[in-house]
Amino acid sequence: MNIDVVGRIRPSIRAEGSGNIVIDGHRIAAQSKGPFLNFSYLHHKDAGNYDVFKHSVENLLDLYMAGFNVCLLVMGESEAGKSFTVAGETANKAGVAPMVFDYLFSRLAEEKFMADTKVRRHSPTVTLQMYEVYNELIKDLLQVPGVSGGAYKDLTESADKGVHVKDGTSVTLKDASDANSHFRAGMGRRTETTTDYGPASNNASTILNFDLEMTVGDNPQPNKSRFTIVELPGLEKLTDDPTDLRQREGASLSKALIALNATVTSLAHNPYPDRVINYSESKLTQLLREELGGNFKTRAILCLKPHTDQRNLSSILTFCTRVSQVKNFPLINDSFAQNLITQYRARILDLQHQGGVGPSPMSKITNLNDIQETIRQLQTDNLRLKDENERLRNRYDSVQNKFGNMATTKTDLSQQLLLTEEEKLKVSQSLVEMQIENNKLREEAEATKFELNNKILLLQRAVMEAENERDRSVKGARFAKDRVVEMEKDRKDLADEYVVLKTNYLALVREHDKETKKNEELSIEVLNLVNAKAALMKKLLIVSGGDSNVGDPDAEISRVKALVIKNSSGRVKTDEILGTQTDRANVEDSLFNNKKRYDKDLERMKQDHGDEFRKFESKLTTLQKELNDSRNLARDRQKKMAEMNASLIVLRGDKEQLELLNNRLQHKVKDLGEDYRSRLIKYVEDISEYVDKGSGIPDGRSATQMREYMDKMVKDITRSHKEREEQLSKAAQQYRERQKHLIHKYEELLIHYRYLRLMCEQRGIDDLDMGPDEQEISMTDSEMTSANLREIARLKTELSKAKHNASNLKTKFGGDYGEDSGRVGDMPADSWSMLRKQLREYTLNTQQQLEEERARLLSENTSLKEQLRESQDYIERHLIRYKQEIVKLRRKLGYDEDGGLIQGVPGGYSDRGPRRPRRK
Ligand SMILES: Nc1ncnc2c1ncn2[C@@H]1O[C@H](COP(=O)(O)OP(=O)(O)OP(=O)(O)O)[C@@H](O)[C@H]1O
Repeated sequence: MNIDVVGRIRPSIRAEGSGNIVIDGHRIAAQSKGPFLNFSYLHHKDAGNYDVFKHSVENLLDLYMAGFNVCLLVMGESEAGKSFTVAGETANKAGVAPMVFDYLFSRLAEEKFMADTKVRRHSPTVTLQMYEVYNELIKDLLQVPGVSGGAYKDLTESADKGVHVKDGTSVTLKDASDANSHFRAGMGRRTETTTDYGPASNNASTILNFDLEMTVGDNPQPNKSRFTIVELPGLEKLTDDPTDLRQREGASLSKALIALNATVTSLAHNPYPDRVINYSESKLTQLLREELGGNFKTRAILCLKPHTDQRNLSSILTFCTRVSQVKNFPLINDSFAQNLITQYRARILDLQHQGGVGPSPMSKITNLNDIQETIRQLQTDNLRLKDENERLRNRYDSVQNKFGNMATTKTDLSQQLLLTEEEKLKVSQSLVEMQIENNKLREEAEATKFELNNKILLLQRAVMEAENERDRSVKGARFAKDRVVEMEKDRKDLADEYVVLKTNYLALVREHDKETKKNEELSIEVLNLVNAKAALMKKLLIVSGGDSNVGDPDAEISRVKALVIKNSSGRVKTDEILGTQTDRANVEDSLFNNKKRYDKDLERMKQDHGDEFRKFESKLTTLQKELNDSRNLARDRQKKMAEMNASLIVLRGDKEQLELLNNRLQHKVKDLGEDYRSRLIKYVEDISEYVDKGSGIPDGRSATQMREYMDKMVKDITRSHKEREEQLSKAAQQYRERQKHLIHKYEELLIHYRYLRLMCEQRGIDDLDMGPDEQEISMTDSEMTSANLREIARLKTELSKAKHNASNLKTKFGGDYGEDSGRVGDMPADSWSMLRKQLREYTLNTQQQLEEERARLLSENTSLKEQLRESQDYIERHLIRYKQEIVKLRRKLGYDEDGGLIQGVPGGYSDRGPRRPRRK
């Protein structure tokens, strides 16, 4: 598995100028013609650390948690953004490492991840180691200062760990924030010195190792995986020749970079697993032995400045191309793989150890290696001491220079002191001036500011006014628009009105022409009249003998003439109309002769009219008289009608009383019947009791007593019967009296009706409908019809005969009489007809009511009679039966019908009387 390389171009900072890197998709080159470096992905300048993490780190972490060793190599020129990518700057711009902690611990806290159905994971432990490799010295960044043992560490090798930092601090991390705080502390301990060859960060590497131990499944041995983040030194020095570099900077400063380049080159050239690569050239390559070409999945992030030196970029791209060609062999680090690797490492170490003990060539090689290593260390120390020495020398030189300067300065100091006072004054003077100038400037600035503020205020006000003006204008425009619309409407109305007026005008013109014509005609008429008037005046003058009051006819004519001419505007020719004086004289003559004739006619007409008028007046008087008579008649009739109404009401009252009486009688009859029946029952019971008890006389009573008892009983029954008969006859008598009274009233009513009819006939209003004839409404019941009624009926028949005769005569002698009466009736026709109608209705109604009343009374009477008869029948029938029973009983007792004792029949009855009936 090759190392894949991801690119990241940071944004420009501090006016670096426009970018000069040639970018083509995920490829970049220093020059447009290449050679191009193919990235697996290229993050552009707008990509944040999170984007980098998400795209290029997260999947590495997943591998790591699955048990692989993974490595992230962060490389690039100095200031290309390596530290920014790894650590970030602030909490807001966190780097990839803090994101790794967050992700790692959040996944480990995930139950889904830990309790996977296939592989159950538990007891995870994460430890952190942090080292800096600078100038071939390994600094333990997690070593707290002041604790025993220095921060600088050596490398060692063991079978289980391979090459590692001897006594390196390993911190077990509790959580992400714990990891973060350790990380921040470690980063803070990095070397920050600056040498002649630039700051230490340019030549230093930072290595972070996260070791994860986690039991997976049933295997008690935990999986062990490592995540290594390496920030390499600045790659810009790859451009320089290594020998030059060594000569210039010493052997160790860039040794890591030179060794790294050599190792990567040999790895790139030898991708096979049986390769033997020399990692021992530098501490860095030794520490990255597994990450480069070993059991690691490694990804490199190349950080790039947008604008960079083309030569540098070319060498960096070459280096990266080689990195991308390095082949790694990652494994899942379960216990088997670990054990196997440990075994191989143990063998190698054992071989190395054997080689060191025995005289084998390998041991020589080992000793040689040790010597070389010692020499290298000595060289490193030597270099460091040289650096130190050089730095001290430089400092010494500079101190000496300073001392020399001080000495010369001291000699010049006294002279300078004198000058200084003068200068001081000058300076203070210039200071004062400057102060004044400054004040002036401030004042000016204040004034300008004030002015500007004023201007701003003015402008704001102007803007507001302009806005107001704009609003007003808008309003005005809207108003004007409305006005225009209204005016348009008015214009249309006016146009319509104009058309109407024009039409009216034309009509008026036509009217005017008509009127003018009429005026002309009237003028002609007036002229003619004045002509006639003038002739009359003249005649009057002649008749009155020149009376001056009559006036001058000619003057009148000329006045009217002038008036007509004025009114008709000369259109009427007055002379033509009036004619000459002679013509007028002729007209006058004819006029006066006619007048006499007219006067005669008038006189005659007046006479005729007077006669007519008198006739009409007399007729009117007659009619008024007739009207008064009719009114009186109507009043009388109304009076009569009121009387009839009153008697009707009385009759109704009587009828109600009669009904009441009838009811009472019925009740009485009922009560009597009941009483009678109970008595009879009692008697029968007594008798039957007596008979039932045997033939003997009860309680020793005598037959005589029995007979007496029977007699008494019969008497009692007879008496009560009589009483009842009397009561009934009394009631019938009362009823009859009432009936008589009713008939009498009825007769009276008939008489009144008759009288009214007669009155109407006398008044000659025989065409009035008087309702049915009296004969027709007479009582037919012979019992009810009294002598009076019979007499009335007779008279009625005679009257109808007479009427019949009269009508015959009327038809015989023509319609004179009828005409007169018709004339009389012409005038108040409406009132007459109304009166007649009312009379007819009233008569009909009254008659009908009376008829109904009569029929009802008759039926009631009949039913009463019927009831009476039934009661009588009932009593008589039962009486006979009782009588028969009594006779039978007497016989049984030995008595005859009249109560005499029959011979040979035993017994008799006591005279104690009957027992009283038992009460129920
Ligand atoms: N992606 C980025 N976005 C914004 N600013 C960045 C980005 N990368 C780097 N910088 C800025 O560039 C400057 C250099 O970055 P940084 O110090 O990380 O570079 P470096 O490669 O670590 O340099 P050195 O090797 O000297 O430490 C810093 O001021 C950093 O803020």
